[in-house]
Amino acid sequence: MTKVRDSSLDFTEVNRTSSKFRYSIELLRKETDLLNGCDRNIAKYFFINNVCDLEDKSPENVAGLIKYRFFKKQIYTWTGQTLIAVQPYERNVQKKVDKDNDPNICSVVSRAWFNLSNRLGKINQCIVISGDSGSGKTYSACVALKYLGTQPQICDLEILNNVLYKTWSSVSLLAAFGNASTFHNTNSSRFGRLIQIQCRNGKIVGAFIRTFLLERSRVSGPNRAETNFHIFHQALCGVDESTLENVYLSKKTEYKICPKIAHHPYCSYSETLKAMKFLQITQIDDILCILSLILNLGNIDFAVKDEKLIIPQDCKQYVNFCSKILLCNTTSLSQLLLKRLVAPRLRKASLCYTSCVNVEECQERKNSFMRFLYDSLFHYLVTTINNQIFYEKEHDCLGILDIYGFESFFLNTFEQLCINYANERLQQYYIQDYFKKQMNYAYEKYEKITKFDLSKYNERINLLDGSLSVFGILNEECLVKRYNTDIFIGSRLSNSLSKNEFFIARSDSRNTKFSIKHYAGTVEYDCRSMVNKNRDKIPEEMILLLNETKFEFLRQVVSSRSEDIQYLQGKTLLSKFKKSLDNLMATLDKADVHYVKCLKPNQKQIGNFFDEEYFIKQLEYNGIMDTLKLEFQLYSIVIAKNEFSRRFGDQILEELKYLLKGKVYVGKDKIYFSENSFGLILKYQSILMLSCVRRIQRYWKAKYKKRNQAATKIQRCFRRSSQMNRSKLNDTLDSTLDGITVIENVNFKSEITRALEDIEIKSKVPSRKMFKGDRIVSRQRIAQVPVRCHIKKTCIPFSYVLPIQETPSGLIDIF
Ligand SMILES: Nc1ncnc2c1ncn2[C@@H]1O[C@H](COP(=O)(O)OP(=O)(O)OP(=O)(O)O)[C@@H](O)[C@H]1O
Repeated sequence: MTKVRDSSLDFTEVNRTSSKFRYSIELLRKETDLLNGCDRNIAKYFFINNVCDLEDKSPENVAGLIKYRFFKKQIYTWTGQTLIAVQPYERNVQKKVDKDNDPNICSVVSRAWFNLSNRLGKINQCIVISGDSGSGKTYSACVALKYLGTQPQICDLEILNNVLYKTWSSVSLLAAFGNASTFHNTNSSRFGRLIQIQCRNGKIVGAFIRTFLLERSRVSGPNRAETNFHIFHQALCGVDESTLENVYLSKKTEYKICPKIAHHPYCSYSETLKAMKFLQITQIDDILCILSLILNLGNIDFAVKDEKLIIPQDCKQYVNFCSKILLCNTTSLSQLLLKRLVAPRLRKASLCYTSCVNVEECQERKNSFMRFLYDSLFHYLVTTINNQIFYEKEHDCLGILDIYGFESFFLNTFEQLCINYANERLQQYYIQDYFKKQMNYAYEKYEKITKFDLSKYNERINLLDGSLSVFGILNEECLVKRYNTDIFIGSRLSNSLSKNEFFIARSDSRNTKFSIKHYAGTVEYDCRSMVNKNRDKIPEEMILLLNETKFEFLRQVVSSRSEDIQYLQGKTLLSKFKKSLDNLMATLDKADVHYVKCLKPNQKQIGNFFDEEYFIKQLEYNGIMDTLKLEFQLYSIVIAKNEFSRRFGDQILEELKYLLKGKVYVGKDKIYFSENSFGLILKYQSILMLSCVRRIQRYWKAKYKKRNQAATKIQRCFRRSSQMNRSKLNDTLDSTLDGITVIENVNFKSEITRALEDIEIKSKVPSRKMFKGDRIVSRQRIAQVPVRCHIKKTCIPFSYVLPIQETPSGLIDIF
C-alpha cells in the first residue's frame, strides 16, 4: 500500500474504493491542490466518473462526487447512461474529450449514432435534454450538433455545407426570434425545439426542425424585469436610422412592447443578418416591416370619449404607419381595431360591424392580432429553414430535443403553466421509460429489480390535463362563452380541485391565485387573463384583412399558416399545446431515448460556487435519485434474440463465453449487453468475417491460377504437337503437367494423351480444318473414332464426357 506523508487524505479509503489506485504521489498532490475549499475526504471520488460506481449512493455522496468534478472543471458525470451536465457559469470549460466513454455530450451523441447506424434498438434515437431554465440545455444541444459536424465518416463536405451549417445558423436565427431575457436566463428559449437529423446508410442526409408553442403572449409586452424577443431589440439597436425610417421606425421613439434597456447582451443584429443571408432569407426589409407593424401596433391605445371608443390623437401616427405597412387605408384599420364583426361567417356583402364593449376588448383584439403576426412570421422562418435542410423521404432520425426549462417566477401566468406542464410531461416520460425498462426486465426474469413509484407523476399530470383538471376548467370557460372574471376562474379552480393533494387553493375567495406542487417545486400561478390567452382566437375580420393585403410578403407569411388556422380556429391554446406534446411523446416512443440532465450548481448564477443543498434538491426532483436505483443495473444495448442470431449467428455467444462473463444477460426474448461487451462482439465478428473472406479469396485465387496454368500448358503442348514426335511429347507432358494432374476430376495427362492419339489417327485420315488462330474451333466426328475432348484456351467443363446420343452423320460443330 502506498504511504503518503503530510497528506490529510484517507488512503485506506482510496484503496478500498478503487483497486486501480496507481496515481503518482505528485499527481495526487496536484489533485488535492485543486480542491481548495472542498471537503477533504474526497479521495473516494478519484477515477470515478459514473455515479453508479459509488459504493454509497446517498444524495449527499452523489452531490459530493459531482461537486468534486465540478471544481476540477469536469462538468459532466454519468449516472448510469444518463449524463448530468452542470452549468459552469464560466466560459471554456471542459472542451476536450479524453477518452471515448468520458462523460460528455459528444459521448452521448456517439452512442446514439452508433445505435442508429448499427440499427440497434428502435428505429430512431433521440437525445432529450432537460433541466431548469438557464441550466444549459440549448448550449448542450449546440455542442451535440457541432460534434456531428466534426465526424467526417458520417457527414461529408456537401452535407456539412448544406445541412449542418444551415442547422447551426438556424439555431442563432431562431434564438433571435424565439429567445428573450428572463429572470433566470438572459438568453432563454421561449419555444421548444426538436432537431431531427436524418440518416441513411450511416450518413447524415438531411435535417428537420420541429418547434413547439412559441410563447407569443410575450409579443404584447414582457413581464417586469424581462425583455421582449431579442429581434425587436436587435432591430432597434442594430439597424441604421435611415433603414428604420423606411419601415416607419425610429430609435428615438419609445415602443411600449419593447422598453429600452441600457445594455442588451443579445443585441447582435449583424449575427442574425448573417444567419438570414446564409439561410437564403432575402426578404430582410419585409421582415423588418412586419416587426415594425407589431411595434407600432403596440403603441396604439384606446380611450372612451362621449361614450364612444376612440383611438387617442397621439396614437394616430402609429395607426397611420400601420396602415402604410399593410397598404390599406387608415379608417379601415381603425375600424378593425375598434369594431368587431358580427356574423363573420356570412358573405362579405352582408358584413356587419358592431363597436367593441370596452377598452380591454379592443386591447385584447389588438394583442391577438400582434401575436398572430409574430407567430406566423416565426413559423414562416422555420418552414423556410426546413425547406432547405429537409431530405424528402422518410429516414431514420437522430433527434435532439431542447425544450424550455421549468420556471418559477414572482408572477407566474398562463405561459409558465404551459412551460411547466411540458416539463412535467417530459419528467413523467423519463420515469415511465425507466418503469417500462423495469417491467421488461421483470418479464425477462432479470432478477435484480428495484421498485419505484410512478403514481405521483401520473397524478400531477392528471391534475393538469385530466378530465377534472386545470386545463379542463380553463377550456370549458373558453367554450361556454359566458362572462367570467379572473376571480370567478380562481374560485372555480379552487372549489373543484382543492381535494387534489398537488393543488393548493387560496383561502381568500377573492384571490386569483392558486398553487401547484410540481415535480420541481411548488409554483404559484395567477389566473389573470388565463382564459383570454387560452382562447387564442384571432378575429376573422383580421384574417380577412391579412389575406387581402397588398403587402405580398405578409400575405405569403399568413397563407403559409392558413391550413393551421382553419384547423386550429375554435381550439383552445391549451388543447393545441397538449396535442403537440402528445405528438412529441409519440415521436419519443418510436425512439431509444438518451437523457442529458442539465443542473445548476447554485441559484445565484455565479461560477465557482456549488450549493450542495440546492443541488441535492435538483437531483431529487429531477428523478435522478429514483432512477439511480435502476440505472446501475441497466444494460445499455438490448437486442431481440432472433435479430441477434440473424446478425451474429448462434455460436458467437458460446465462443466468447469467457470474455463476456457477467456482461451479458440472456433473457426470454431479448439479450442485454453492456456497451463494452457489445463492442467485443462487433470486433470479434469483424475479425471472423475478415478471416473467412481471406480463406475464400485464397481458395479461388489458387483454383484460377491452376486452371490458367493448365490451360496455357495444354495449348502450348498442342501447338508444338504437330512438330514433335510422340515420345518427345510424352516427356514434355510429363514435365509440364507435373503437380496439376487433377482439376475438377479431370485427369489432364491421360486426357491429353488420348487426345493426341486421336490427332495422330486423324493425321492419317484426310486433313480437316482443325485450328483457327491459336485454338481448335471445331472438328467433325470421324466414323468409329470417339470424340475424346474439345479443347479451348480454358478447359471446357465436362469436355471429357462422351455425348449421350450420336447422330448417324456424327456431331457437326460450327466452322
Ligand atoms: N457548458 C457550458 N459552458 C459555457 N457556457 C454555458 C454552458 N452551459 C450553458 N452555458 C451558458 O449559460 C447560458 C444559459 O444556457 P442556455 O441558454 O443553454 O440555458 P437553457 O437551459 O437552454 O435555458 P432556457 O430553458 O431558459 O432556454 C447561456 O448563455 C450559455 O452560453
